[in-house]
Amino acid sequence: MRAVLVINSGSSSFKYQLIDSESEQVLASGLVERIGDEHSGISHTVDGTKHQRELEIADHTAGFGAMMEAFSDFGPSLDDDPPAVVGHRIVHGGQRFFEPTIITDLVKINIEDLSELAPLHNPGGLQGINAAQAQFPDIPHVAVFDTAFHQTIPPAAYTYAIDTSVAERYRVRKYGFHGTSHQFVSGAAAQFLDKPLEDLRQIVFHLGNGASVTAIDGGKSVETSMGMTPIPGLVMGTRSGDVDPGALLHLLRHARMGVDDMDNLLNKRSGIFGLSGHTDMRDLAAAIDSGDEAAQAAFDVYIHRLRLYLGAYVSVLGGVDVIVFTAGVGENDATVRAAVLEKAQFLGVRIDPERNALRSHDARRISADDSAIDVLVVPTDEELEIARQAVAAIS
Ligand SMILES: Nc1ncnc2c1ncn2[C@@H]1O[C@H](COP(=O)(O)OP(=O)(O)O)[C@@H](O)[C@H]1O
Ligand SMILES: CC(=O)OP(=O)(O)O
Ligand SMILES: [Mg+2]
Repeated sequence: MRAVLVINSGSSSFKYQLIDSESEQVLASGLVERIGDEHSGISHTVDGTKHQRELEIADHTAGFGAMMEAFSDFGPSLDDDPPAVVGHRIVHGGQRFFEPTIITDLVKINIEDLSELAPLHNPGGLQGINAAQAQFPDIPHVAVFDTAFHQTIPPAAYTYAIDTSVAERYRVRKYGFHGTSHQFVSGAAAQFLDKPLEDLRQIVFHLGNGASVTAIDGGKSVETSMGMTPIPGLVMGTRSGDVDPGALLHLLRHARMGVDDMDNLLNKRSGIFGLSGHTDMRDLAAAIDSGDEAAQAAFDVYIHRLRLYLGAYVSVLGGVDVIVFTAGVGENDATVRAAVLEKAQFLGVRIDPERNALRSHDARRISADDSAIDVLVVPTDEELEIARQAVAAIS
């Protein structure tokens, strides 16, 4: 088995990694940012050196082309040593895909059909697949779905209480996202604690640009905060999280908004950006430090929502053994972690401020030794998980 090429097509980004399937060493990694923007660019890291290049990248097909150029200019050469398999992150697998799936024409038709449920994500994923298949026609390509891990969520949790015939016809239900991350992180948390995954009730906060929280019982997802689409739940960088659907009807009726305006509002002009003008949590923190009141208000809304879901998920699980933070904000922002758990002392949660403040790339415990519940920071690695699942799918 040679290397695995992993392609993670986001809504406006294209991340990739070349991973040695045996040692799990990252041979090269890269990021194409701001696809569709005139200031897009690529960074390609190999042997600890980051090569950056600015160029206009119109779509994910062009992103793939920029990646191939970076490999041939900076190495390692994929011509001399092509990957054994390509793993693709596909965001929406609907009710059709429960596990990593070798990509055939029929699978592609299904992914395309599911694009209407994830218009910001699935089309880019499909472009990535087509470009990669054209480049590497003789090796298997495997789709790993964000929704797959959440297939264990029971009907009581995934059903929306609307007319069943409408819901079924239009496939309206909760699917959940970031599943690859929640799966990886919950497994790594059990490993860190040296306890069987089957014995743990976990609440995992994936706080990146997109954010979701999942209740995981014995390694199985039983509830998650995103829904049919990646809009609901937590407050995100630019996505709203939960909003009264009646308020949206009100805007459609009275604010001269059309469907596309609404889409734009909820996906791009909401979240902490909509409240403060800052998308990045680091910028929000700097604004708060400089006395910006809107920034402080946005932070308060962000934290309140996290506390709300923590309480709800403790109740869904009938208690909790482990709380885990992951992704950009969850891994790096000690202030957010402390604020979320500030009122959780009634559960027996005790955070150790020094452990919480420690910066590290490794999994670590931030709860005090006398805490009734383990609180961990576990770095996510969606690409490694996709690589593992892609290898397993072809073995
Ligand atoms: N040192 C840090 N402190 C606080 N937040 C950070 C830090 N580093 C990154 N972040 C946050 O992480 C977010 C991105 O997380 P990431 O998991 O990379 O998101 P995505 O994969 O959704 O693009 C950024 O918006 C930023 O706010
Ligand atoms: C599904 C989803 O929200 O993904 P991301 O956070 O990468 O946008
Ligand atoms: Mg991410």
